[in-house]
Amino acid sequence: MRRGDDSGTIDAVIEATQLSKRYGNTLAVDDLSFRVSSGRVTGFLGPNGAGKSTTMRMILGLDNPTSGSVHIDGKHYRELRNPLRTVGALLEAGWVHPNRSARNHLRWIARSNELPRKRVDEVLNLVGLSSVASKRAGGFSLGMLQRLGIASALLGDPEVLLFDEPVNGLDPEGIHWIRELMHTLAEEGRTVFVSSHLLSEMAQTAQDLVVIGRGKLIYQGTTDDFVSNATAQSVRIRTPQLGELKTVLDRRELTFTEADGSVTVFGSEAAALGDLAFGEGITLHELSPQRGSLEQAFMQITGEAVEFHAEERPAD
Ligand SMILES: Nc1ncnc2c1ncn2[C@@H]1O[C@H](COP(=O)(O)OP(=O)(O)OP(=O)(O)O)[C@@H](O)[C@H]1O
Repeated sequence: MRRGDDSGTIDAVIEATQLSKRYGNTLAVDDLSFRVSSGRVTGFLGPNGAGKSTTMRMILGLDNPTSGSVHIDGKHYRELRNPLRTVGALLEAGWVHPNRSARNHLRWIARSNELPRKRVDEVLNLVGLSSVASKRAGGFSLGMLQRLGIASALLGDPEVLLFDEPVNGLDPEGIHWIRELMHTLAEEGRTVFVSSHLLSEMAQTAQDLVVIGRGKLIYQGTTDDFVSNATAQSVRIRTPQLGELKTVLDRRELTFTEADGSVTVFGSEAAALGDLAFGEGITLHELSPQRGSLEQAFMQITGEAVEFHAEERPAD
């Protein structure tokens, strides 16, 4: 386990306890409790407007909770002696002074936070920006700005990293790079907490998930369990003897839905259903287990497809 300058040797965790945030009539975060462990990538998942950014801001002390609390290594953010050495955050790209070079931008952050100047070139190298370090940040692409934002998050060599929607607007290469980086950071024993409204992205990135909808906790646990628990097993069957099959399914009290001339049967293995049909003399034209996607899992749990599918939002 890594040693945090502020915290000794205890595991770096983020712990939210009954956290709530109200903006006027909007309860953006609603009695939210969760825990993020070190050495793993934890995805913070929820549709747009679910309350992820608000929660991240409260973790970083940029917003005060209406009630409840959130701790990093057992402390409030404002109690950390040298916050950038404990927590690094990428909240949004594009906030760099346009006429400042990448290197000068990082030097400025290092100086104002009493971080060693030599760390600047280390992080530039880490994020692959060494060759453009003296170029104006104003001319950077979104991907380069994201890398610069990540470089500043890494400046203090922190044990906790927060990334808010880090892959928004990035090309596949950039997405792959960020994913690999997050895995590496977690393998080093750091706590990596990364938000996204894209379930498919999180499925490939995060080992653990904290899932929220309308500010409330929906799920906390491993990504694998989320998928397998949430997606009820189902099998699609096509047969020219649909009526007979439905009678048999009814007799066995099996749950099924019917659409487009096929039935989808829940809670039974494909093999058992194939045997059942064969035993009843029913010819099958299709017998296919349905592997639920994370998106389906999410919808099944939240019952809210609408907000979630506003996923093609423009890069910001
Ligand atoms: N400063 C604010 N003033 C008023 N309402 C706010 C403020 N910040 C957030 N909200 C509202 O709180 C709710 C949660 O917003 P938040 O940005 O935390 O969600 P999110 O999950 O991060 O979504 P997104 O991915 O779209 O950023 C939304 O209804 C939003 O409109």
